[in-house]
Amino acid sequence: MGEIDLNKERLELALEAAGLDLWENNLLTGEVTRKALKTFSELGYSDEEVLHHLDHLFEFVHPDDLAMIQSAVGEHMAGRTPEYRCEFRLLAKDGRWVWYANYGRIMDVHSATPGQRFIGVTFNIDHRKRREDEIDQINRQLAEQNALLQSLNSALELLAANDSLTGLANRRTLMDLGAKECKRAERFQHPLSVLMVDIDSFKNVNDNWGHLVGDRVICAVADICRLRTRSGVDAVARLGGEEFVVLLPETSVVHAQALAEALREAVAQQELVVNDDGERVAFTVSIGVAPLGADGQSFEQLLNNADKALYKAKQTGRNNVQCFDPASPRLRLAANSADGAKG
Ligand SMILES: Nc1nc2c(ncn2[C@@H]2O[C@H](COP(=O)(O)OP(=O)(O)OP(=O)(O)O)[C@@H](O)[C@H]2O)c(=O)[nH]1
Repeated sequence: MGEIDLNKERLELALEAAGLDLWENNLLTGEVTRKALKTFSELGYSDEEVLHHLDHLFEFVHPDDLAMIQSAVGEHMAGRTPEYRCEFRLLAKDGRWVWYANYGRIMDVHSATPGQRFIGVTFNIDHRKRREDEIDQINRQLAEQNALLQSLNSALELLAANDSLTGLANRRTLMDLGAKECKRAERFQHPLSVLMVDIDSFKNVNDNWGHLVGDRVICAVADICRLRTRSGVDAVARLGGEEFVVLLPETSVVHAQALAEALREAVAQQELVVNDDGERVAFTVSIGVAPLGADGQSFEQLLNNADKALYKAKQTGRNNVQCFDPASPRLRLAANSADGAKG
């Protein structure tokens, strides 16, 4: 056996071991000079069914992949790529689409008519492609689940920070915000006040009209507080039951008291229609006002002072605004005896 035949044998062996199928085409005439018979046999075709022209081979290629093959060949022909590489699907005889890769080179690139010897190999990449598809699908599902988790998280954060009936900040949010505002006011020596707002004789509303009407009254008071305060500056929170707190940064006690009066009046003027007969329920609020006092006062202390002023407003006949007065022994006395007495 001559050296050429030996080399040919060695090449065939190497191709077989690597799972490669050698082909050769003439791009100028379209003639297939060596057919990738192993590939087509794998796809279920007999040797006779594989014709000698590239146009016929293209009929086996998935329509979505044709343009990609033509572009890869064109790029290589034009000398823009050192070799031709492409991945595409071929139609098996039983109707399946199977993924293959091509790797080739124009051998006569420096001749006068390059393209007559376009040689390459085809190999099966179906298993890899399907795993890639699976991974893509898993990645897409993970991305969808991530997006879902993110929106659930935002919803949970909203639920954790807000009162579900009124949508106002809840006690936890208020305590965080209040502590920050106290520190800020103290540091920059700015005024800060709070209002503690409580619906008067609310038990009667529930007893006379039912809990649903009671809830509507709570929402009506919440709306008035929200609409009459500065959005993005003040904070309105529902402390629980029929009790609200309005946190007023940059607000002196005089201005806080004026706002409290305006809120009290707005609530007193509001009536809710409670049934089809057009019956109405009126309601009022009592409000305690307290300014941030001596250096280092905590938000809890500030709330406590507002609560004492609220107690005084209730004692004074309700539908009433009272200001915390640290110098008032009567207030202090009343507040002391009020601890645990007020609902
Ligand atoms: N409808 C409704 N009622 C509530 C809610 N939370 C608390 N309550 C009721 O609010 C009422 C509060 O009553 P009290 O603490 O006696 O106070 P009040 O009747 O408003 O009397 P004063 O505060 O002294 O004017 C109770 O009947 C509670 O059941 C709620 O979310 N919805």
